[in-house]
Amino acid sequence: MRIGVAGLGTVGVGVLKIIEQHGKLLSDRTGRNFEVVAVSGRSRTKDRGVSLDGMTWYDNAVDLASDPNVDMVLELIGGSEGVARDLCVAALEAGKPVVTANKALLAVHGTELARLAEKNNVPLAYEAAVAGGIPIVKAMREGLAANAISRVYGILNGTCNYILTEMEETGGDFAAILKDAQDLGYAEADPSFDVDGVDAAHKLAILTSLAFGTPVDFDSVYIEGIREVSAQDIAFAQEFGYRIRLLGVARRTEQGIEQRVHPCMVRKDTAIANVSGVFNAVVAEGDFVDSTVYEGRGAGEGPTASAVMADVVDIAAGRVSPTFGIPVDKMTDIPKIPVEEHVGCYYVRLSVFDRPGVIADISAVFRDEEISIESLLQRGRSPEEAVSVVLITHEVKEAALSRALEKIEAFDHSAARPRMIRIAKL
Ligand SMILES: NC(=O)C1=CN([C@@H]2O[C@H](COP(=O)(O)OP(=O)(O)OC[C@H]3O[C@@H](n4cnc5c(N)ncnc54)[C@H](O)[C@@H]3O)[C@@H](O)[C@H]2O)C=CC1
Ligand SMILES: N[C@@H](CC=O)C(=O)O
Ligand code: NA
Repeated sequence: MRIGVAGLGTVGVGVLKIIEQHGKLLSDRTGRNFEVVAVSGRSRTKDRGVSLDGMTWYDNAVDLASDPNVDMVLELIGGSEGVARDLCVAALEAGKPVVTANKALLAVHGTELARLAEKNNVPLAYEAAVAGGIPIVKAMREGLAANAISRVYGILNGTCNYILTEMEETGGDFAAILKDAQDLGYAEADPSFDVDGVDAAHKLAILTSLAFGTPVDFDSVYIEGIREVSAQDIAFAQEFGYRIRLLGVARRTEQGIEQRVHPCMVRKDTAIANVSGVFNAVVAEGDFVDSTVYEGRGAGEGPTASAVMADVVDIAAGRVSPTFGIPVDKMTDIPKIPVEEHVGCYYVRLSVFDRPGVIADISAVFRDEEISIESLLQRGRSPEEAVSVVLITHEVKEAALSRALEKIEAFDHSAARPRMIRIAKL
């Protein structure tokens, strides 16, 4: 198996290291030899700690697709457009299998690439694109193939989970922790994709397609990142018995599919709440299998390269499935449910001036919107300075809660925009 690797960053270098260190093991397992014969990167002279001896260098990665010595292309550059997409299209059109770690590409162009792969009868594999080292694509596509899936959810971004758990455990500063995550090779080239929830949404859109056999629909994922999660929210969460995690949730109901990524309060005694640092976890619920849980490192050189090589090995061994577990012409377009329709419990933190009647006014708004309150806590006492009033609601439709928070924000005694975090029903 003669491999062409495009992109020699964290993941690309990890792949070269695995092939170098485990050449014999891979060959014993598959009866094939794996050799990287060609590479493409930005700098030919950079020392990456791995040898590129004997490999053909291409300045233009797309040329890997037409190199007659290359049997399989690994796209490890990233980005939904440009060279990464051009290379995948060119390789599939040339009848060469493609392995990619690029969730942005799959989330935006997944269905059309899957169609191209089918047309040319070549595999397009992307295990590394979802939850890093966890073999979740394989589990969803093959392990759970006999089930109708009702829900798939989890922690899908290692950088955000690392930031949230470090903030919780060390009280450290957001920017400094993000810098650590970047240095550890966890973050995207543009880390706003991580912290703004976009990367998790890319992965959720892919999981939705795998779970429900529907075309990938990234544009209908509701997305909210972790920038507004404050030390105060983390402390209040602890007090109420929760931890805060960025979750991606895709759920099938009679009305359609809801797809959402946002910070969640998760009860401390759940499996998800105990997933820390760069670890990811995915829970998939099927009608025959019931609930299944998968956990492992969601980012970083070794785990991601491990997932890339799992695809390479499958393809070499002839184990090939449709890209999203179902041929494109058998996919069903299923309507998406907007987040305003979501029904759940909410954590709300209000910042108000502690004047007589403020709690009565807040209560009146909640009464008018028919929102019932499970608990209410007030911290601090000062008519001049703002104090925190924290509420946990019973189940309510999100649209009603949003209306209530808008009314409260308009009060004279409101000092800041109300903060809301959804409480996960796991
Ligand atoms: N780092 C991680 O933990 C994970 C990364 N991924 C995905 O893997 C892919 C690669 O990510 P990383 O290795 O982390 O990024 P990286 O930024 O470390 O590596 C990308 C490499 O591609 C090179 N590159 C950029 N434009 C190029 C071009 N036109 N031609 C050839 N090379 C070019 C860059 O110089 C860089 O060395 C991305 O799609 C990313 O989303 C997926 C799972 C985990
Ligand atoms: N930036 C991503 C990398 C893996 O997909 C993350 O932090 O999870
Ligand atoms: Na994976």
